Amino acid sequence: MQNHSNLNDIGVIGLGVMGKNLALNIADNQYHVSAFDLDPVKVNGVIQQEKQERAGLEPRILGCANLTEMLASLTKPRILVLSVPAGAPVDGVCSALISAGIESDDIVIDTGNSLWTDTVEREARYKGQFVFFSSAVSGGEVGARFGPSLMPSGDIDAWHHVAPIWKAIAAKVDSSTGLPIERFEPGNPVTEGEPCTTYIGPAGSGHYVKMVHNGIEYADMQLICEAYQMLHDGLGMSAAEVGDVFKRWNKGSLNSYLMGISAEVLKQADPLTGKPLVEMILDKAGQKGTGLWTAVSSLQIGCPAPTIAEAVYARAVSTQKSLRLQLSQKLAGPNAPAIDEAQKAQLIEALESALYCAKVCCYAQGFQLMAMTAHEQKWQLNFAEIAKIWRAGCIIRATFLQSITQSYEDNAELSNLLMADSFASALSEKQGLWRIAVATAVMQGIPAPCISSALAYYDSYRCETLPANLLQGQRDFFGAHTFERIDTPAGEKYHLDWSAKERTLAKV
Ligand SMILES: NC(=O)C1=CN([C@@H]2O[C@H](COP(=O)(O)OP(=O)(O)OC[C@H]3O[C@@H](n4cnc5c(N)ncnc54)[C@H](OP(=O)(O)O)[C@@H]3O)[C@@H](O)[C@H]2O)C=CC1
Ligand SMILES: O=C(CO)[C@H](O)[C@H](O)COP(=O)(O)O
Repeated sequence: MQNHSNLNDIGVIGLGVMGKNLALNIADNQYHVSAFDLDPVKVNGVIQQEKQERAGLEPRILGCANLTEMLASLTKPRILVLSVPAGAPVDGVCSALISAGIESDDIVIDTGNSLWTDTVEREARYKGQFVFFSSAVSGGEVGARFGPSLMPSGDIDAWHHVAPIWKAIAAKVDSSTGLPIERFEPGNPVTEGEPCTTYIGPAGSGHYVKMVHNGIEYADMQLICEAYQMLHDGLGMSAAEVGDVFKRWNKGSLNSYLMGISAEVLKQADPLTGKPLVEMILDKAGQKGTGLWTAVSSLQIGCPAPTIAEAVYARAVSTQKSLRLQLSQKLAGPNAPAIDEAQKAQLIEALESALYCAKVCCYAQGFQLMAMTAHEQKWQLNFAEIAKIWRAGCIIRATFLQSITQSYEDNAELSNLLMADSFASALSEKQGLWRIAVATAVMQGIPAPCISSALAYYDSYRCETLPANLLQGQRDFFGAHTFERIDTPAGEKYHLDWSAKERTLAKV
């Protein structure tokens, strides 16, 4: 709980979209906050917002003109939350804090989307000057204000110090249903339920888990976008009609925050033209890097995550608008067969199943990637707990995370979510419809890179034998790279002398 001196409990540095809302959330939970941003307008903004929201009550947020003033306003050991852009600004604030007189047992929590390896380096670099701790945050503006999902990692003593505040401000889940308890009322935070925060592990692990969260986020968003294109371009439905389909899907197994907001975006009219807003938004996707980092990490460690990688490529191809415009006039597509009303209903049903199956695959990829990296880094990640803290507050929150939680509670060592009986049987049952959706997209010439790459992922894991046997033969042919045989012990290497007339086989 808050201290009873006239010093504040916590400082927030960086009062942009996330920092301002985190400060207000912390203050709602009875803590006294010191707030600083390079821009004094932002400092004043948070003070004014608190004044408005808690009119007539004693303020809990103090604006600071500089970091020296902030350090002097806080109880020791100080807790300082950084909410600044990832990269150089994080080190900029850390250096400024050192100049301002931060002490060795003060705790600096980086809540931005920092690259996890930077976090590992920073913990070591600042040792002795202050405790560099990290807690990735998900939930966007509203999550930060009323309850985000928080992924803390680093020094365990620092965590014990920070935990009461983190548990208070985190999103909450009803433990009996696994559903979010949501209340978006300033001054009236949710205090009941299970908080969506758990100690993830050593330095860097929390940012790694958040990075994979964002990789899954990219894939989940792209899957929904592909369904929109198939319904809109393939079946000729209006944006609002697609929004209605998404609203219906959001009541079933596809229920998620992203499905809900997609329906809202599709049903929104443009205030300027009255047309569907989505049709007035330029089709060039932005990105800040976390999806790319996830794909890179999957390639580096050798974990198949094609759906996540395809989602990053889909954003990249979207930005090449002028090339797409030229090629749209140059390249032929199929003569798509007409689709009648009865087929349309069947395709909508097929697409719902396809989306569910592909979504399971992108979570399977993300969780397997975390498991492989945890093994390499010697982190003890608790996947049931990670799935639990993603059930509310974060961007990928979905009812289906309760089933993932259950799968890891049943078997903490699950090698891949597709091995869980519940998911294996659901995908086995729905895969026929998934294939119809992918085949329809192909026949209509509509790109569906994530829905179809997820199906290839599923089919690859179903194959007892892949054509990698031929591939190994090719490698041995041109580069004497050797191969293993199926009838000799694992690890024994063979080479065929391809260029010799006799083509003799040798054990190497
Ligand atoms: N927006 C989102 O949905 C989410 C964002 N994040 C991450 O959280 C972090 C913050 O994001 P967001 O709030 O959106 O970003 P914003 O750009 O909105 O806010 C960052 C703030 O930090 C300020 N700032 C920059 N450098 C300093 C400094 N040296 N000292 C004090 N203040 C400084 C900026 O001031 P100025 O503008 O004047 O430079 C700005 O007000 C990022 O790492 C982001 O990736 C994480 C989850 C969700
Ligand atoms: O972390 C987040 C949500 O979880 C941020 O919203 C993030 O900025 C989204 O990534 P991008 O801008 O690359 O789409």
